[in-house]
Amino acid sequence: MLNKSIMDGDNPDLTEERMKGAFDTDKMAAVIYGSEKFAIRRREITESISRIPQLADSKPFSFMTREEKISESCRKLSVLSEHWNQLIDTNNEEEALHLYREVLGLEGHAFSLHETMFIPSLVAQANDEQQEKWLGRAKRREIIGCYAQTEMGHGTNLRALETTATYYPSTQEFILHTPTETALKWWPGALGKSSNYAVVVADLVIRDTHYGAHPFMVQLRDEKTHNPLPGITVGDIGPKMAFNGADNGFLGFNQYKLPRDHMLMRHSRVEENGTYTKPPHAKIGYSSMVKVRSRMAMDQGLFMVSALVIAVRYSAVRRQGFLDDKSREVKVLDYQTQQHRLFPSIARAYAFIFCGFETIQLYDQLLIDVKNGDTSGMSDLHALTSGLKSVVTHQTGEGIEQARMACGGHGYSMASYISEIYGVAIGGCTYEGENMVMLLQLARYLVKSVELVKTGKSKELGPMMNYLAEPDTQIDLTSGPEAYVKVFQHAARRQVWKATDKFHQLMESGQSRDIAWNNSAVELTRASRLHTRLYIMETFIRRVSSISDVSIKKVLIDLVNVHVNYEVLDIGTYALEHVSSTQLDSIRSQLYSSLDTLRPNAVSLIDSFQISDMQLRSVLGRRDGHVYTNLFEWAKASPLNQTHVLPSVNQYLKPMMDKAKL
Ligand SMILES: CCCCCCCC/C=C\CCCC(=O)SCCNC(=O)CCNC(=O)[C@H](O)C(C)(C)COP(=O)(O)OP(=O)(O)OC[C@H]1O[C@@H](n2cnc3c(N)ncnc32)[C@H](O)[C@@H]1OP(=O)(O)O
Ligand SMILES: Cc1cc2nc3c(=O)[nH]c(=O)nc-3n(C[C@H](O)[C@H](O)[C@H](O)COP(=O)(O)OP(=O)(O)OC[C@H]3O[C@@H](n4cnc5c(N)ncnc54)[C@H](O)[C@@H]3O)c2cc1C
Repeated sequence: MLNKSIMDGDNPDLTEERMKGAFDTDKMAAVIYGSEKFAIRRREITESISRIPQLADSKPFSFMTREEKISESCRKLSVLSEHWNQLIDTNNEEEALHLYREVLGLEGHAFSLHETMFIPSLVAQANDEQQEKWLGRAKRREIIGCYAQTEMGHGTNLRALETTATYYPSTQEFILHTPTETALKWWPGALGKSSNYAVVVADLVIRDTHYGAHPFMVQLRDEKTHNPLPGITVGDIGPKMAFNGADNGFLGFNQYKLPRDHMLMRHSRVEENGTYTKPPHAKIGYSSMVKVRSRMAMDQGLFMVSALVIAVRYSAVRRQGFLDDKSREVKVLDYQTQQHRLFPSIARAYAFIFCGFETIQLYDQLLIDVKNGDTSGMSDLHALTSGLKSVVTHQTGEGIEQARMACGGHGYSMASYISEIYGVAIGGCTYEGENMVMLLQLARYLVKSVELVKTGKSKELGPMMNYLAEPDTQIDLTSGPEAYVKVFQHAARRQVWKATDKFHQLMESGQSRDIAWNNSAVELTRASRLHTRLYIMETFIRRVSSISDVSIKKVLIDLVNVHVNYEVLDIGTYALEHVSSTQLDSIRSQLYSSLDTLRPNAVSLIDSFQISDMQLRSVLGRRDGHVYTNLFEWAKASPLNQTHVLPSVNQYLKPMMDKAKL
């Protein structure tokens, strides 16, 4: 029995699962979270939070109105402000994110964008003097900031942003202005009611020349009264599909004056006389988005895990139907269909998190390089994270929805909380650049790579691109996971070349570059997806190969086997060009047997993420597995059940029924 945290009073069905686990979940947590030190810190932070009763939810989130959710998160933030230094190392971003997830959950709050985009924008875009002025204040939370870029009329296409920041040398000021209704900033998280500052992205204009999107530090509200400053129109955009604890907002400027030194000037400058110095890389101002995209594999992996913790635990306590033994219904987790629904997503979640570690490190390195004047890695990381954010958000959405269905009717209830997780996670398909558009950004890079190969410049290929220059070879599927990587390489290579050839042929036939691109776009997005999935698979295998602990490695190899078999079958139409249908049949058999192999470790694999009940907010996913009693308690707590007869019954239904009786 390796799982140390088995509790006496837990549901025996879950205890049985935990007894079956063949590895230590604390050790696995250390692998998942990158180090034993951080895995321990996570547990310590969770433990410390549990000792502060004011940080507990005052009632289930699902029964709160939007206003109550916003008020509840502000209440907790004020409690947290008394405890930051005891709870976390405030310079450690991962500790801060864990704290936020635990206490505030995933529905958003006043600081949603402060940590994720406002501070990173100041770090990457403000010069030293500006950082001196604002960064400390932001880190101490003396001010609350957000990132205001998207407009009602334009989000994805940044070059068409309409908000202007016009510089006047005579006053040494910018005038920020919203020229039309569609130019209203629309969507920024925590803008509507919480933030008093924003990094605003506007089109820089000097003497009638438009220099495009640039970031500006803008005070929106009076620091004493919190009222909007004159010239600023700001408010909440209303309820959303999910994420309703956040006040996503609108923002308009009416000839709003801003001192010259409020343009963030680390990379581009406007001198007092209006002379403009361009940045060392045209897209350096987009770095805050690359930062968030580089985190998305990790964050989406964790969203998917939350849904899987709920679905896998519930599937181990839910008994329905019979297999061999007709005296007792089976755990639904024993059904092959249930395993097929859930286990490939467990594998993907692990894979996303391992990828996430890599891309976060790549971004941190890029930040250092750029500060030292080296922007050469920007295109590679932009391409990689554009594809990755698109694939992981889409697959996470699919995985969470499968997890919901795997919980049957109770999955549809807010008691499961899966629908909220789904709603928040799939926001990622849209934010940080709509998925199709970002796949097409990666496709630009892929097409350029093929062009390098075609022109004999393979040596100039970026990281991860060498396979595009390699010839197809025979694949021996018995040679382990690397053979599946080869299948993916073949499929991705063929699709990237096919899409590029189509694009080139259309141009040769007389179509303009843009029209030829548009007419090749579906094929190009397919190429980007295959390339990204190849990267995810390679990272997963690489990470697992590097593990030394035998029991951990063994179960992760089982997980890799589920992954590679499932992924190759999932791209069956492409794979068929490289493997025979007989080989696909054999992969199918291997997938079923790998599901079987994984089955005893399923609960331990999701327990290893050590997501607390507080964070999970799910009756179905409770760690102790006492689902039914608590489901009943939860329903009794519904506001509708606080009275036997609702006022609407007396007001409408009774008179209607009484009238019908006459
Ligand atoms: C507890 C944690 C839980 C997490 C919860 C999260 C909470 C937060 C929730 C939500 C946050 C959401 C925040 C936002 O959404 S902020 C707004 C985001 N907006 C976007 O992402 C807009 C997307 N659009 C763009 O990025 C650009 O418009 C574009 C699509 C990239 C196109 O840009 P542009 O038109 O300027 O450029 P081109 O297409 O013409 O390309 C020209 C060349 O530039 C290269 N390029 C583009 N971008 C970059 C970059 N960032 N870095 C490096 N290079 C770049 C591009 O590849 C082209 O190169 P080429 O060589 O092909 O010419
Ligand atoms: C939950 C959430 C939080 C957000 N938070 C913030 C925030 O904090 N700050 C902020 O500034 N913004 C924020 N946003 C806005 C977000 O960044 C934008 O919605 C996003 O960039 C997509 O832009 P869009 O809405 O203009 O979509 P559009 O670009 O209008 O997309 C609509 C459709 O057009 C297609 N399309 C568009 N362009 C092309 C193209 N070139 N080729 C092919 N197809 C195309 C898309 O694929 C899509 O199908 C948030 C959004 C959400 C949902």
